Amino acid sequence: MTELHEKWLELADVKDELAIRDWFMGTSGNLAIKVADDPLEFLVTASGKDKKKRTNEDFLLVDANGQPAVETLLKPSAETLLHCAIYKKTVAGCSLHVHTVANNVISELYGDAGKIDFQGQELIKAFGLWKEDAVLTIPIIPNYADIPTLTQEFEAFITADKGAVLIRNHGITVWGRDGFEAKKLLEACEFLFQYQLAVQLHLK
Ligand SMILES: CSCCC(=O)C(=O)COP(=O)(O)O
Ligand SMILES: [Zn+2]
Repeated sequence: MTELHEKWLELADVKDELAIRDWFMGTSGNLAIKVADDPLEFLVTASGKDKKKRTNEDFLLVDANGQPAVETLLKPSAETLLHCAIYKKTVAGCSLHVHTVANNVISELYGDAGKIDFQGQELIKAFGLWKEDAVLTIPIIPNYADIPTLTQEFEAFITADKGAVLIRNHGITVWGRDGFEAKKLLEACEFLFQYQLAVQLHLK
């Protein structure tokens, strides 16, 4: 099996698992997996597809600028530049972006603060934070319609090889070593967001 084929299957499996959770509502979301470092090439979801379906046209190979690396009629995700920024600044191998109700509500509730902090929560260990007083901070950036502007804002928060950034009233992007780690971070974030919303509801 070629490296490209292996990565394709890895990303397709992640996509199927996220689809089971119904995290691609209204064709939202995009996923990427690195295939080569030098020159940078990665697979990214084709734009506007129903990501709940598994087809031979789900992904296309793009270069460091997010342009197709091979001739294709497929259009890369509209948000490919965000994935480019991650692979340029880190050694991450996979990046995932989904829209969920919980991540959108949290992004709106904490958007003015520009971040949400989690402390004393077991699941922050997914991010490698094992100390009792550790704090997981997830930045929240404005949802600029212009993707290069959004990417510029986003880039400032790519400070480690794994991480997460919320885009206000839009969704979350996470990145990690490979599909397994990126999916783990996405699930941990969703758990933390749902927990936070449940607590706030309970306190009312
Ligand atoms: C209908 S979802 C709006 C665009 C978006 O935010 C998204 O995640 C999906 O865009 P893509 O081009 O990757 O399909
Ligand atoms: Zn999106």
